[in-house]
Amino acid sequence: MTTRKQVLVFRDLPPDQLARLQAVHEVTVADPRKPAQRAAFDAALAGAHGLIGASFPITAELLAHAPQLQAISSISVGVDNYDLQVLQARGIVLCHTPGVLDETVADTVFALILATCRRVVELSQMVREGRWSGNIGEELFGHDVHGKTLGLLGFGRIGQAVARRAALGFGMPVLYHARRAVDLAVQAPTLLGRAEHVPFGNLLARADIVVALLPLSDSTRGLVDARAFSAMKPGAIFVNAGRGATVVEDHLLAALDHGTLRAAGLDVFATEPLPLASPLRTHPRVTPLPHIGSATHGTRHAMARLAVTNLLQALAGETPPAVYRTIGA
Ligand SMILES: NC(=O)C1=CN([C@@H]2O[C@H](COP(=O)(O)OP(=O)(O)OC[C@H]3O[C@@H](n4cnc5c(N)ncnc54)[C@H](OP(=O)(O)O)[C@@H]3O)[C@@H](O)[C@H]2O)C=CC1
Ligand SMILES: O=CC(=O)O
Repeated sequence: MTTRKQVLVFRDLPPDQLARLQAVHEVTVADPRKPAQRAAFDAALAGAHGLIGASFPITAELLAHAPQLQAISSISVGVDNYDLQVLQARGIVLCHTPGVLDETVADTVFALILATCRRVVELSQMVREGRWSGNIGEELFGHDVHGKTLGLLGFGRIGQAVARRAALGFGMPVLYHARRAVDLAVQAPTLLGRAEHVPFGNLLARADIVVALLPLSDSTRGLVDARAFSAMKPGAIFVNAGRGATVVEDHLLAALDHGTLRAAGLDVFATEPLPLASPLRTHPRVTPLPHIGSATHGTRHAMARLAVTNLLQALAGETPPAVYRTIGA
């Protein structure tokens, strides 16, 4: 029988997944983002062997108050909320949820592509507000998605799921930029002959629709800046569903207002929730979403299930199914 350890759950889990943890370990549920639960979070952190949650920065300072910590299980694929250097130095295992959300996030990306190109939200709002008084004129027409060239910044699990929709469903030529080319014959045979690995500038110059699906790291922070926007085709559409801080938001606004960017669809922002004062919230040519890439009942449950399995196995000294690759590497 394994020794019961202390587990701190810092974001709500579905009841069946919480029960899996409680069957094996002593569990405290405390969300540090809720002021009323912050003291309970801090108290539990001091004795925690395992953490499970998401959407809260686990900083070096916070880790210094968790001397017993052995494993963190993030209910997300992105790991930018965790101080990777401290985790590596202390040998704390970090797990995440790759794979189970790819198709759902790709659906969300396509919703943003279609909404921005076809002005879905703006025109729906017109109907709701009783401003539909006749056939719409050319000034409200949209732009086709099918057949247009898609440029993907990031061509990992989710980028490839978006590429499949684009190439196979919408007849779109796909360009992608990543540091390494993907061997399509082995990793993505359905995209063989349909996706081209190109340098960053080449993609920006050729794509009608640019989609960023990049993790946030030192190499991607602020990558999409004024230079990048000015290199895009006149009338380009920009979608970001990776992380907000990979884009310089002031430069994005300038490209919309003073450049030639047609519209932007954004699921992620440098600061979340998006501050009320942010001009991105109300800009007429921005379609903002509240970071819902993976937010379906089925996918959020699959993420929670994988995250719980990761933590149970890590605390049992086994190799979890989804350890973030750089830890211990
Ligand atoms: N909006 C939402 O709700 C969600 C957002 N996400 C975000 O999407 C990101 C991607 O997820 P996923 O597809 O699973 O991740 P992967 O690790 O599978 O893919 C990441 C891709 O980015 C590329 N990349 C990384 N660094 C650079 C760089 N400096 N320059 C160019 N390309 C780079 C990688 O290629 P290479 O290493 O060869 O450069 C790879 O193609 C997550 O990290 C997360 O931030 C994820 C889920 C939901
Ligand atoms: O943004 C979501 C994630 O899973 O990462």
